[in-house]
Amino acid sequence: MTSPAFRSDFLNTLSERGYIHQCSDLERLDAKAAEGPITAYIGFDATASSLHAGHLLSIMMLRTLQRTGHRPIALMGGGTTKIGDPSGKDEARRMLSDQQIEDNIASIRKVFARFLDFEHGAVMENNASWLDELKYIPLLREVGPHFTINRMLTFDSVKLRLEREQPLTFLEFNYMILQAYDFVELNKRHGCILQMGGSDQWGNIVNGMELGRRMRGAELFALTTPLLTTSSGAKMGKTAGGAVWLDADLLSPYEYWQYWRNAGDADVERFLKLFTELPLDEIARLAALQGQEINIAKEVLATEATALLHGREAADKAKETARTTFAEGALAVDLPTVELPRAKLEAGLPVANAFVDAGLVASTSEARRQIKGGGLRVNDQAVADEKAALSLADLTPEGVVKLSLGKKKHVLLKPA
Ligand SMILES: Nc1ncnc2c1ncn2[C@@H]1O[C@H](COP(=O)(O)OP(=O)(O)OP(=O)(O)O)[C@@H](O)[C@H]1O
Ligand SMILES: N[C@@H](Cc1ccc(O)cc1)C(=O)O
Repeated sequence: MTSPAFRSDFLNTLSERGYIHQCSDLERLDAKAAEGPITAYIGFDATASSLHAGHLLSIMMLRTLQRTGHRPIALMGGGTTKIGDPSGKDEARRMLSDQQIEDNIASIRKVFARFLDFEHGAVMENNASWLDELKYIPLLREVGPHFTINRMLTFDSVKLRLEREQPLTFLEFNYMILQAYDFVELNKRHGCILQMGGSDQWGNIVNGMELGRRMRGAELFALTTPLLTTSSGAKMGKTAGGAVWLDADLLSPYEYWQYWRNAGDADVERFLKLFTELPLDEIARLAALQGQEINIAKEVLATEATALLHGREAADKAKETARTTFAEGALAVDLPTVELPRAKLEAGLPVANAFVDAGLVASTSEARRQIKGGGLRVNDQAVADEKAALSLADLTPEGVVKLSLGKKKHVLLKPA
């Protein structure tokens, strides 16, 4: 046994399991978390009616925080969603109405009850409750002097748009100030000293740390996770079928189970550490499985990850359904198979073209028509987005992509 790198369980767990990308001061944060309970938050904007698998890493960090004796705050971005975070985005987000944002929040909140224990300390807040009340002139006078345009221009969210000559609206330019304000407000209200998030959030978080120091003399911390990509290079959380939604109304527990079951061999160990709570020695044992046996590890990953989100019963049921479907030959190799150059998948093959290549439709416009009517499926999941592209991440464990038109016509695409 090597001795742990940190004094606090919180940072030891995060670091052993691969959650840490960057931290403003690991040593000081470790000292604080070893001394006693700390309060930390992550914000979630309500841009859709459900969060997706890309958000899971953040949710798992809040869960780890609570399980190691600290207090998590899940912050709903009712206010910030009205502005739209430019971080990691090439263009401004679509404007949502206040009603849409409220509906999205009502739907998103539900998922947190699965991962956090609100009866024992976890807190949920909505930044609309303070941001909506702000008055322009008083806000400018309160926080404006603490930000210089010179420094604001150096953050990636701004710099990249300017460099690429893509417009950044004044509305979006304000986002970092409001996220910074949130951190200070949560420090005031709840003694929150740490903000976490994906690595694209670093600039917004650091702005909050600095504002807290200037306005309140508070010592605040930033900690980010890596932005996860699958071994094939795709951003995790999105597939050809669209986003991997966490809401069961948008993606059934069975489809969710399938998403994890289809993980690439090279991703299994990393995903077991990040998205399940199995002990590390058991994960090491599973990760050592070779050849066909790696599928056992993938089943465990799928079942454990699904159990965390949808409950143990739904997870076991998904596993059973998958087993029977498989036994009945849903993916029997005797389905018609069309070979296509591997490079096409590597480059990202628009889903409409894939159906033309497979001979299931005559043209890409027919494919798009079918998509609108819900008639096309990739690996048994309905294609929702006609602009989606197939990649190596869509290969099933058998090394094919299953394309279906309606209930009866199936073709397996096989990279050659
Ligand atoms: N693959 C990922 N790995 C780690 N964190 C992620 C990942 N995907 C998303 N996140 C975190 O969740 C936040 C929201 O994600 P993202 O911007 O993809 O959401 P979205 O609003 O659904 O995006 P889009 O408009 O592209 O569909 C990001 O800022 C990031 O911190
Ligand atoms: N900007 C974050 C969400 C967020 C909102 C408000 C905050 O205070 C913090 C984070 C995102 O886009 O993912």
